[in-house]
Amino acid sequence: MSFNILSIAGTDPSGGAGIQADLKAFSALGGYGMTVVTALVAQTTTGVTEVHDVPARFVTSQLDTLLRDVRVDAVKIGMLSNAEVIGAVADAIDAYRLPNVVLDPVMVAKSGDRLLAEEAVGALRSQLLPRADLITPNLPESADLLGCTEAVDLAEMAEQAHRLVELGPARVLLKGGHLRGATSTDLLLAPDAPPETLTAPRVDTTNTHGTGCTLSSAIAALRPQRPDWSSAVRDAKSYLTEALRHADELDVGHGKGPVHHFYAWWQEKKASGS
Ligand SMILES: Nc1ncnc2c1ncn2[C@@H]1O[C@H](COP(=O)(O)OP(=O)(O)O)[C@@H](O)[C@H]1O
Ligand SMILES: Cc1ncc(COP(=O)(O)O)c(N)n1
Repeated sequence: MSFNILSIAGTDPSGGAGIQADLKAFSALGGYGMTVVTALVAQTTTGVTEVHDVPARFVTSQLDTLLRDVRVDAVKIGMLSNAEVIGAVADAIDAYRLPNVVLDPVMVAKSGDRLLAEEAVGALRSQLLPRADLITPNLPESADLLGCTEAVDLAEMAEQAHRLVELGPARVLLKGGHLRGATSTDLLLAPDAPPETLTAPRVDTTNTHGTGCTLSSAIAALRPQRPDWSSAVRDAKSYLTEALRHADELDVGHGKGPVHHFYAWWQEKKASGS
């Protein structure tokens, strides 16, 4: 059985974030990757120089053309750029009843450049959060969605995760990568279940370009292959931690480099039956 995984996102010519990272994660984790491009981004490990938005009408055209032909088993949504594109994606989720929707509410790149217009945050909140099976905000994105200050510890993260669930997504993975400490801890929360804490050793690397893209894509790729969201999210986090551990083997650019999509890890895991 093969699973078709769709990324709806922007591009990164340096291959570390966006659509390019998503396809690497899908392939590494045994999914068949497909893409709908929302924005062409001139960026690399040092930052963004220019963004060329794809017109919403053409995002719809890509979605319709693809979805009339191909079954989709899971969707990862990343950079959407503006409110019109958000509307186009929301319509497609409804029209094609897209399953296993993982929404990474991308707003600002690690370099500090905006990837979603400030005035589109409301559209993301009202139109896409309620349609998502899982949202994966980092701490600044959580604060923007809730209109509050960034969480500074696990207790504040738990409180924000509860408030995010009330905005309508089926579940929230609030990522704690922006906090300091020996571990990097995320919180998984669904309305009907106790919160789950996912902790990984913090990898000492500056190669963190595309960590959020990689994690959300790994979850989308694994969800159809796992019995529940919790196991998909846990395995995706293990995959990302391994990709971070091997990041220093790469020699890409002069800024925050990409993680290393470590195909061998998944193959070994599969071979050992775990
Ligand atoms: N140095 C690190 N070592 C291990 N895990 C990390 C590290 N930095 C981030 N992570 C993990 O990577 C994922 C994405 O992290 P985060 O930085 O919070 O989001 P984003 O990439 O969207 O800004 C989370 O699971 C987080 O815990
Ligand atoms: C097209 C695109 N999507 C998402 C990100 C965020 O990734 P990061 O926060 O690691 O810069 C990015 N830089 N580019």
